[in-house]
Amino acid sequence: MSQDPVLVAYGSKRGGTAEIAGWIAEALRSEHIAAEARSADHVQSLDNYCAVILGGALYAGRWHRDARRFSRRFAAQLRTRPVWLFASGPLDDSADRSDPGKIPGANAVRKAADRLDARGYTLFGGRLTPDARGFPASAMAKTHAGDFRNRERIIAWASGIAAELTYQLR
Ligand SMILES: Cc1cc2nc3c(=O)[nH]c(=O)nc-3n(C[C@H](O)[C@H](O)[C@H](O)COP(=O)(O)O)c2cc1C
Repeated sequence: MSQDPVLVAYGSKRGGTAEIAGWIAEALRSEHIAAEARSADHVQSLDNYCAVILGGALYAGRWHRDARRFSRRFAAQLRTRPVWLFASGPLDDSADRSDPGKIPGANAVRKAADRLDARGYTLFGGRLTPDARGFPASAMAKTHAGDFRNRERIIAWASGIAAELTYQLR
């Protein structure tokens, strides 16, 4: 399909969300949709992208700063393209099982989705490595280290987006 690529932009501090963005872009490409994962703070323009998936890690109940800034900076262009949002945070399996609205930070993502007229938004579990540096991450890692990113669910979510885009771009 000769179509502008889908941008998967991310805000990530320790790489876990960046990796999710990479999995999403890979899943889209495996469905024959061109896609690029890029750090949200490195994106200069949306002119050459047909759709945007924007994700960010959750820190202290907030969506990563780069995701928030991106959503404000490109608000007008985002409203004219298909957009999906995601966040990655909980260091347990709550993102996979409970009402996402109860996860600290989820509300901010839902509000951004409303503001941008997004087609959808979701939450994924997060990852904190046992050797995380800096306070309070190192202290949290003593009790909460682990990888709670459900790759299967992430890829299924991306496949749903691929199906919508394929239908639309036909
Ligand atoms: C200091 C700190 C605060 C965090 N606050 C939240 C939070 O409010 N809500 C949440 O769901 N996850 C929270 N997390 C978990 C992170 O969102 C999770 O580790 C995520 O995968 C980090 O993504 P990154 O590797 O892309 O930076 C926090 C983690 C740390 C270290």
